[in-house]
Amino acid sequence: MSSGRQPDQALPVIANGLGKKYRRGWALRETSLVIPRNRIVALVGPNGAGKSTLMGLITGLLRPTTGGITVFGAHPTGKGLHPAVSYLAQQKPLYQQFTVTETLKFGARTNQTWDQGYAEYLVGQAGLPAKATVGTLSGGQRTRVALALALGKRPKLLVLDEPLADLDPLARESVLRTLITEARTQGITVLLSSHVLAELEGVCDHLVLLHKGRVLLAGDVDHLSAGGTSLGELALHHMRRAVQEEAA
Ligand SMILES: Nc1ncnc2c1ncn2[C@@H]1O[C@H](COP(=O)(O)OP(=O)(O)OP(=O)(O)O)[C@@H](O)[C@H]1O
Repeated sequence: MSSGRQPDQALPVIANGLGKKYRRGWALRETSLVIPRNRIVALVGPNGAGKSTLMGLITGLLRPTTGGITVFGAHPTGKGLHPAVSYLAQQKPLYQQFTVTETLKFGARTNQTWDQGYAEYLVGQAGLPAKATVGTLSGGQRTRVALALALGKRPKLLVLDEPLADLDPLARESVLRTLITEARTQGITVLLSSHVLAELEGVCDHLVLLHKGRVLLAGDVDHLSAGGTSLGELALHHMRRAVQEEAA
């Protein structure tokens, strides 16, 4: 490799004994995890399991309390995202007064790796009116603008915190289809959190299941579900078992 790094260091994410403690307690504990390349990863777990915290550590918005993490071989610094990483937060922060075109111009100004043609293609494909201000768009349309902004950077890792929440079934389907197509054709690893397990079936090929700040299960769905169990069944089974073990 041109960087001279060992190949495994250039994996999208390697976490080693990673932990994050807030004043109220541990949000993430002893997390050792590898996210391989070119997977669409479902990050699932009950409310408060630590999903957003893990995303914060990957994007460098949060600093670890224990352990370490590398993203494509580099330690997230907290001084901005790794150039190969795009992050779409739950609130999908966009400038409401910008038009769609101005939003893409903003993307071009703020990202060295920006691909204007690709971003325009995504906006066109979503049928978004270029002159409309973001504040006047529907939730689904705003998600598509946010996705174009995230993908226009040409990331190698796309981190999406509940991107489908608040979308109607048609918009969800359309966003997921775009994600799958772009991830597969552009070689992007996607890390996607969601509470709706059913909509991740057939989309995600890798699962990371968190429970109370710990990794319960992680790996390729094909490997984890030897008997052909679906991703949803697999996740539910392990979550139920964890709850039963705690109650015992
Ligand atoms: N800034 C913070 N300060 C204090 N505690 C926090 C903070 N952020 C998260 N926590 C706590 O850390 C734990 C994990 O929260 P996190 O938001 O990572 O979980 P989550 O799996 O994303 O939850 P949800 O599915 O509800 O979005 C929770 O107990 C939460 O209350």
